[in-house]
Formats: sequence, C-alpha cells, structure tokens
Amino acid sequence: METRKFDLKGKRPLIISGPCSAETEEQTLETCRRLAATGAVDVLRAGIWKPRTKPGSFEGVGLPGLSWMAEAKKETGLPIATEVANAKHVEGALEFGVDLLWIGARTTVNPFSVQDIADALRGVDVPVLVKNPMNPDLDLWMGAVQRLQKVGIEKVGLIHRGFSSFGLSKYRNNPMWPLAIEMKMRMPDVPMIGDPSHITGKRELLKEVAQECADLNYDGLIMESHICPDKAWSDAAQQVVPEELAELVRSIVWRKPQVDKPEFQMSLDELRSQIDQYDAELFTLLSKRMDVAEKIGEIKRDNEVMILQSSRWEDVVKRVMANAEDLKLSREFMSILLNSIHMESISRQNKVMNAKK
Ligand SMILES: O=C(O)C(=O)C[C@]1(C(=O)O)C=C[C@@H](O)C=C1
Repeated sequence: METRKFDLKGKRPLIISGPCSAETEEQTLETCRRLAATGAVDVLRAGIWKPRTKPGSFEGVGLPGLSWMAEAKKETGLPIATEVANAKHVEGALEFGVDLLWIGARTTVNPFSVQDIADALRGVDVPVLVKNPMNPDLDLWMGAVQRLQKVGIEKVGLIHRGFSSFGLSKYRNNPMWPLAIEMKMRMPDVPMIGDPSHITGKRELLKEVAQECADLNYDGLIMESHICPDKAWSDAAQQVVPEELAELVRSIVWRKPQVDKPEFQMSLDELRSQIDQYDAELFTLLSKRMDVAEKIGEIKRDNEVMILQSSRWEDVVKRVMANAEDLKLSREFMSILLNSIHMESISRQNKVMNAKK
C-alpha cells in the first residue's frame, strides 16, 4: 500500500501512536494494524533503541524492530516514526524508510549527540521532532532545534514530554506548563506535539493532560498503545489498547483559536476592555505600593535598619492569604505573586539604601 503523505504543519491535530517499544513482530504488527483500523492515527511509532534510567531494563530490540515497523507501514499505508540517539540510529532508521524521527529527552540534553544526529541528517528530507530536555532548560531545547535547522532541516517540531523532578508527584514528569508556553512563544513557527504518556506515566491521567495540550493550542499528540498494555516490556502503566487510544483521541475537544461570529467578537471586546481597565488599576496600585516601600527604605537607611524583615513579611503573607478563598484566587498563584512583590520591594529599597552619593 502506498504510504499516506503527512506534513508536520498539515493536518491538525497530528496523532502519533504505537507501542512504547517494539517487542516482537507479532506485538508490533498487531498494535499497528489495530491502530490503523481505528482511523484515528496519522503516524505509527515504536521505540527500537530504548535509553533506560537503570541498567537491567529492556533496552530495545534494535534493527529487527525497524523491519517490523517497515512491514506495518507497507500493510497499513501509515508513515512510521522512531527515536534516534546517535548517527548510527539515524542510518538504520533511514535505511528502513522511517518517515519521522524524534530525539529523546536524554539526548536533547547533550549538544554533542544532537550535533552528531544533525550531521547524519544533512541533506535528508525527513522531519524531526525534538523532545524537551530532562531538565527545565529552554535554551538547551532551542539549541537542539537550531542545530537541526543549521544543517538545513526545515521540518522540525517539538515534543513536550515534561521535566524530571525529584520527589513524589501526581505525574511521572512535571509538565511545567509555563515553560512549554514560553517555548511556544519563543518558537511560534515550530509545531508543538504533546506527550501525555510520558508526562503522566499513568493511563488514567492521559485524558486530562491531552485535553490541556489541546487547550494550549498544541499541534498534535504522541501517545503510546499496546495490544496487551499490562504485559508491555517497558512503560506498562501508561499504555492503552489501540481502540481505547482511538476513543481517547476522539474524546478530546480541539477548540479553535478564533471564530468569525460578530456577537462573540463584541462580547470578547467588551470583556477585554474590562481587563485592560483592571490591568491599569492593578499596576497603578502596585506602583504606589513600591513608592511606599521606597520611603520605608529611606527611613531604614537613615536609622541603619536592615531591609529584610521576615516576621513583618510573614504577617503580610498571612493577612493577604486569609482572603484567598473569598477572592477565588489559588493559594499557589497568590504565593507566587506575593513573592514577586516582596522581591521587587527589596530591590527598590536596595537601590535607595545603597545609592552612590
Ligand atoms: O515593612 C517593611 O519593613 C518593609 O520593608 C516592607 C516589606 C514589604 O514590601 O511589604 C518589604 C521588605 C520586608 O522584608 C518586609 C516588608
């Protein structure tokens, strides 16, 4: 069967799915066939070389897995994707006609490895997706994209798979949504694919994260599926059977960025003008508050009193936080805001107290 054409900037959302790892020929082909039968998937994926955190885990079947994927492509007509971590992987993947490559989080952290992959791809017209690095470092993520662009690869996209963090949390990898949003702002022309499987690590949480990706205007999703998820050789808890995957994909609401309805536009304009007004008031008040802090700085300077007053600040926080519920503001948001206000206040006092005469 002829392979269906696909374009990173074409169909939206782009849905990529398949097993975490190709394990056996039967498991790979059966998963791909069942995914294709649902009609909900655009690209088939499978991990062939698996970088594992601890030794002793299953590290992938290597090249034979690529021949199974190539067979799945021939049977279903769907393009295939896999992860590459070095030039040798690139060579193998290209030999087996892989249509889309991705660079994993553990590889993105290493500029040498990324450069090695970029050099191996010089002159090759295959799209490449770059997963965020393990650590929350946007420059490193951007750097990997730029290395690919520099060797002439135009079809580059991003995968947001969340960031490693220490300690227990609801998710396997912390999504740190503000960082992903910042990355979208920094590289607005580079498509962003969400990876709910690796963010959540748990199938029960896939839907909420997939919906969040859709609401943040992501261009697609990559999610793992397996014919027997509980028996998977890697990442069992985050995989679902192909039919469940399709159902999940169909349940996500992909809202549009704009709508051409005059009533909607009028209401939106009116509400946005209220926001503009409140922003103006909010920042005027903040400015007045900082002027007062500066005056405190002056009297502290004249009386040789130090800037940081922890117990006073604790009182301020307690007083403001006591209203969190009435104000319908989350404690997390208020705490971040208060912290910024405190830092700015300290910085203003620092300026008056230590001004050069
Ligand atoms: O009350 C003070 O002493 C201040 O300097 C003001 C202020 C504030 O901005 O509220 C700033 C720094 C202190 O750590 C505590 C409070």
